[in-house]
Amino acid sequence: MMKNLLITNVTIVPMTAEESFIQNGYIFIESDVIKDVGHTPHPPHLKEQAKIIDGEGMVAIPGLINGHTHTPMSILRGYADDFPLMDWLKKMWAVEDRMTEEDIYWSSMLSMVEMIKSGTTTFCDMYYGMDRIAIGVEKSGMRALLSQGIIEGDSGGEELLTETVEFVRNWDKSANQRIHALLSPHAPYTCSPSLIEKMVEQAHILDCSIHTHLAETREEINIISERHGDTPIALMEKIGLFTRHVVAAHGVYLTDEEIDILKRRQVGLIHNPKSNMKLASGVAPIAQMLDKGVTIGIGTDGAASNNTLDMFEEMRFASLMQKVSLEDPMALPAYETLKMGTSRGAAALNIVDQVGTIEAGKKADITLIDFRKAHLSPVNDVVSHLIYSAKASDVAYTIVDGSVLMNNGKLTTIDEEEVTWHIEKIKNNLL
Ligand SMILES: CSC[C@H]1O[C@@H](n2cnc3c(O)ncnc32)[C@H](O)[C@@H]1O
Ligand SMILES: [Zn+2]
Repeated sequence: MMKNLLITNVTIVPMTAEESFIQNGYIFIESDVIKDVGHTPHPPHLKEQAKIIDGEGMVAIPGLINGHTHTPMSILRGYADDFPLMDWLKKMWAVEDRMTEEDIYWSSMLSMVEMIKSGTTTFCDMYYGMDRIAIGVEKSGMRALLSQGIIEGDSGGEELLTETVEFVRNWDKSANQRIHALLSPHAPYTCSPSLIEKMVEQAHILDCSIHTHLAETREEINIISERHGDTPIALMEKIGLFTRHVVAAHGVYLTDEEIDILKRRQVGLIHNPKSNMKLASGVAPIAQMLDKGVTIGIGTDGAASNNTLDMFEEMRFASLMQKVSLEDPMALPAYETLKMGTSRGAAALNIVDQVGTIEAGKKADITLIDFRKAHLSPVNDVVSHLIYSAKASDVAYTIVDGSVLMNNGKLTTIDEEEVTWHIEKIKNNLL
């Protein structure tokens, strides 16, 4: 079956060079890879070889990258709002203890529906029951970095570590390389240094990245200081966490020296502005970290602390939060923010060789936004509109690995009604 695609008459924001874009262009996709990007007219022979998507009135961007989430938490959307992190977590953990693998599967599928519909092509997930989520990722066609999160309970982490190592062995580079498997100590306050050291050792053996929460709240800083006489980042540096590539969510409370460590160790820092605002965790020093050259992506966190998985909203909050907190309207401008949602996000997740830009040789992960809307008119500045005006519902096509997962607003791989039917049933039993 022919799997080539030709997107015509489209405005392209490739995210390859500063602020460059193609006003009327084409993108030719062969199987899962972008083969050619150029100005209209396209070479005539391409038309015969491909299914055509007419991009008239649309803008193509690299698929959005949600750098940190917990997909099954969509079942907990609106369940325990308006608490600070540690109180909120206790409420989450009480329900999570009762969640079955089926609950995890369908809740995670609900998140994938929301993400595909809002133009996200890659997500980096941390949760329990990852085998079921990986099966969902295979079905949905999305790209994902998956990690079985470990919270070290009374039983100790050894058994959990064996399971998660098995997960990495089974799933890493599967689904045509759409799935990357990672190891995941949940946070420095839920895992002991000795367990984290063992996880780092395993990550070296498995040659995989590590995904964790770091420096999220003032309370975390106090807990780690009381227990270990250090800050979270300094403790992680001492125990060797950063000898592997690390995806670190939050990074709200950081000193200058710690920012230097994140830069030197090439940590992928994921900013979660909405979750940080809703839990009143604090304002991450994003502008300062960008100045120092830290690689920063953007994530939604889970739908229980956000309460959506909408990367357009997340990018908008990221930019506005820096402006207001620094009292500087020039802080985190639109193009910088879009980078964090695309190319920088890919770099933060260490998958920049695969995705993050629209250019020949990259995997074909592309989002098409329909600009023929009142709230996007007139098109004075495409990138400004993407950050300050666009909505999830403006997304018309979501393409991953050359497969169209949403075709002119219609999902092709997931039956949304089936998912919401299961969600209603689960909600009635679980909550
Ligand atoms: C071990 S699986 C993931 C674990 O993380 C919890 N979680 C969700 N959001 C946050 C957050 O912002 N900080 C820390 N932990 C979080 C979730 O409830 C799962 O238990
Ligand atoms: Zn999180």
